[in-house]
Amino acid sequence: MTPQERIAELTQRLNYYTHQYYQNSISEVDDFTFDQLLAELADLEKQYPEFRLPDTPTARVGGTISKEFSTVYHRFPMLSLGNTYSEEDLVEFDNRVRKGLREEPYEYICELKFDGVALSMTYENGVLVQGATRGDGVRGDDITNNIRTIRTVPLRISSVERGARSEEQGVGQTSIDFGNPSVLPAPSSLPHSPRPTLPALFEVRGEGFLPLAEFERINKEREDIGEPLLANPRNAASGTFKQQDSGAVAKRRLDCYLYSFLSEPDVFQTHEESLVAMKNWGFNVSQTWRKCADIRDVMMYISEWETKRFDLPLGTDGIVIKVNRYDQQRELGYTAKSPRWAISFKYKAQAASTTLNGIRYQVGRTGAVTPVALLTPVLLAGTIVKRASLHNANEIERLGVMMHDTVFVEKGGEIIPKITGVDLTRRTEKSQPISYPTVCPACGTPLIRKEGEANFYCPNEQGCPPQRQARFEHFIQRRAMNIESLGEGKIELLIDRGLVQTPADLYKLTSSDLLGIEKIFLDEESGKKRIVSFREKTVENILTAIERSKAQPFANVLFALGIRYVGNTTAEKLVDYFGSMDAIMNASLEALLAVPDTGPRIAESVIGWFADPANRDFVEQLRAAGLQLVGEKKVVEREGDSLAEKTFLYTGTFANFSREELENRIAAHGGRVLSGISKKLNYLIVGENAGPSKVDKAKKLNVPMIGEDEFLAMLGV
Ligand SMILES: NC(=O)c1ccc[n+]([C@@H]2O[C@H](COP(=O)([O-])OP(=O)(O)OC[C@H]3O[C@@H](n4cnc5c(N)ncnc54)[C@H](O)[C@@H]3O)[C@@H](O)[C@H]2O)c1
Ligand SMILES: [Zn+2]
Repeated sequence: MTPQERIAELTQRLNYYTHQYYQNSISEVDDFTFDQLLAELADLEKQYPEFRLPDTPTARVGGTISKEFSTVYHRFPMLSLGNTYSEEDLVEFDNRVRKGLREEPYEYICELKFDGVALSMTYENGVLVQGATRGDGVRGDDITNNIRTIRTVPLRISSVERGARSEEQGVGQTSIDFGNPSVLPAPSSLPHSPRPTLPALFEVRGEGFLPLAEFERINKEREDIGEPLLANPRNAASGTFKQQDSGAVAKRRLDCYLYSFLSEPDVFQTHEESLVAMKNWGFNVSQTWRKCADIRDVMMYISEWETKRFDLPLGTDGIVIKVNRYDQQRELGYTAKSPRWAISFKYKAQAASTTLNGIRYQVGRTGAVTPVALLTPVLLAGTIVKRASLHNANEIERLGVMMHDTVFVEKGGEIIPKITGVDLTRRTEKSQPISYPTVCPACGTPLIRKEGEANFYCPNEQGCPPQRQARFEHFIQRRAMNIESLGEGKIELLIDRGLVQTPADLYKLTSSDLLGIEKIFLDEESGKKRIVSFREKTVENILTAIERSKAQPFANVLFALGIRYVGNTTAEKLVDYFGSMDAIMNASLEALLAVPDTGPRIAESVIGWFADPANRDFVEQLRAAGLQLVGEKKVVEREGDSLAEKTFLYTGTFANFSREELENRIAAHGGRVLSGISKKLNYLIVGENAGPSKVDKAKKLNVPMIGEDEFLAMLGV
């Protein structure tokens, strides 16, 4: 391949990865590979500038804007950061800085590099007026409503608080948080402006992220209802910020750490001052930053955080080094893509090598069989690793891994490490091909593979022990029937004794069934014994909780049934729309598709579930036990039929109605709400901040668009 061809190939490939990464929140290659290819391209372009292509990724900020949100222009461009994985490069960076500042003294601020999505928030007179993504650096998406769902982003910085705080600072009280405890400055060395006042207009920037605990919680929930798992917290955060429905965004508790303050003119003289002041004003500033006197200090910070970062509540992929003084930052300036006064040092993913001793095949609630690698224990990023995820059969094939191979395990943005490769140089005759099971490891039923899915499934839904147990666990969870006093081995015991077959049997239990039964569990790993026994108090607690669960709202009951793809939110939407179990049981596919946000996947799953006589029988038993099978909210009463036979969809917000009220009005007058735009749609009701993609599609398909007033007129009110 000639250099010209290689430049063309790299440009095209990197642009494709970038598109996937920013537009679709998918990483097709790991960051290290991406960064190496980018560095190779930059090198080639330097040698052969004549072959450099106009759309080269070396000269542009990666993202773009999307059609779904309105576009905002950044007051100050949002740039990228140069990055490196090597300490030599850092020394070179330091040399460039020193030269650029003509040997003048300077300091650095080191921060963690948080792995999420860059956000910019604009405040006017202390009020959050706009939140945006980085986009292409010049323009971003206006995602204000989504950013407002982040609880740690103040919607308003109250002027009272501002006054009070600055006074506090003035009299030198010590209750103020000066930022990083490890560099707590003596009050006399406090940075310049002791009473910074909030300018009328300013912008703060930071990294929006999905906390690791939240990522795990969401994935547990997705596993529970049979949804494919989210790949990693960064991509999950990026996908979430791009959702249209800010209600859905709010359910994923996103967070944001701020790391920059911008205003004209500057309020601060150093980056350090801005971090301290932002924290005092109530912004969420991670207290992990440190001021470093020189590059040696920086290296110490880097090595200190190499493993400590895994204790943080979010994923980080390196550190960011910034020249502290603003005047020096200005002097060093910018390239087309990034500041010359900052650089990021990225940690290579932490890897270790160990042997694969076995694979445990786990059967989940929906019957999905997932392989877990059992490893010779090895130290990785500060913890002992014994297991790693292998995802599914495709992954085993892709890796070409054999039993007893030496494998590489890595810890990236996720909590459970994963196997990333095989050390072929250490393969011996001991290595054996892995034969993926063809029957269920728990019940012996032949496994099936559903079309388009990577997992194998055990189809024995009713009889497979782990599936049955998981169904009970799903049923008793807090967000379902809330009988959590039955957790920790108690369900297993009830099943063992033949006291319960399905969760409906819980409602038939009596104290004489339960009193005195016990079981000894042996923990495989620790060899410790644990006794689960039903004494009087336990039995009383359990029976009370079971009785109380009869009052759980219908949406909880619907969720508790364990229909695939029907999570809490979907259950609520179905209940709002249909009002009763009978209506849902007998709903047609079309009727289900008319429920907001319900697509064919969910609709077909609901139909399929109720088509099984065993499931219908289960519902009847729950009905007999006295569970709530009717929604609390009254089914919308019919007020007229001015909208009879007409279908609607809406976009944006309305002056007279919330979304729910609007849907109720449509239903009350005999109309139906569709889930998407098609030729069949009669009207698109367009409100304020309407989604441009819906409007465009309606135009294309010639679907009439009406405003709120026209809709009111149709109602005849
Ligand atoms: N795997 C893939 O397919 C793929 C594709 C495209 C990009 N990428 C990754 O994304 C990188 C390019 O993205 P980029 O241009 O956003 O650069 P970057 O992510 O390396 O650095 C800039 C970003 O760092 C973030 N950041 C986190 N903590 C910060 C802090 N304390 N101070 C300042 N900024 C902080 C900000 O969001 C800022 O926009 C690549 O180097 C690559 O690793 C991966
Ligand atoms: Zn099975």
